[in-house]
Amino acid sequence: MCDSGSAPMIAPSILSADFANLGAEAEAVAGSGTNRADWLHVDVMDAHFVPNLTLGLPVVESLLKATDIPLDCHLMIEDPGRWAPPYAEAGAYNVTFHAEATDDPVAVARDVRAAGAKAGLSIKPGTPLEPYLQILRDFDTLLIMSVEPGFGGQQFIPEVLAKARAIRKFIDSEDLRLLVEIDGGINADTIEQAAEAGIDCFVAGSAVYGAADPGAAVGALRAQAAAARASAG
Ligand SMILES: O=C(CO)[C@@H](O)[C@H](O)COP(=O)(O)O
Repeated sequence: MCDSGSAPMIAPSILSADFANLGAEAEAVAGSGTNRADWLHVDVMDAHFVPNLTLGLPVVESLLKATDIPLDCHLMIEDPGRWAPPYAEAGAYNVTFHAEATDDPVAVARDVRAAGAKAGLSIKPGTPLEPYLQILRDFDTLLIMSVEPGFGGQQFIPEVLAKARAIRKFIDSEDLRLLVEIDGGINADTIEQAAEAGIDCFVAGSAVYGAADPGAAVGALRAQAAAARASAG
């Protein structure tokens, strides 16, 4: 899915937004043209799988009424087999859960897709890609974590780019329809190396919601990624 004809996708993470004004924060990246976010990344944390607690299904249901930007729900939770399908039923566009949180990721993906959403698999920085290569046909997205999941504003871990390069090769050789996302520490200093490694969709929290103009930050990140991708060939 990463080809010269498609613009890099930007998914602002609402983890860095003002939680008392989520509807307005979604609208801040819903402008037109290159400043419009492709997806809104929604970080669901349960204080068990990760040491932080954010929001859950009721907030996602409210966000779905507040914005027409597709919601990219990233479930950093235990027991995704139980909790992921309801996000799909509610109307999330993409529902991503962690490989480390389930023994049967394919079954969870099947249930998410049956409930009407795209299915995403996420791996932490230290989790290898190889054990999951053969199940990626059951997924629509792969989310490579470039920080330890749990908190925004952390420093990008460049070592994960080896996984991005490997999955890009695998996608091309197997002719897979899989969109590759990266999440954590993406900003003006790091997005180019991620783009060169073959990433399709860039999640950015503090770089977007910490900017004076979040919409302009989306446009600037997309332009940087596009330029880096073009110069990488
Ligand atoms: O899932 C997570 C953290 O667990 C991410 O979505 C971060 O929230 C991204 O924030 P920045 O690193 O871009 O500030």
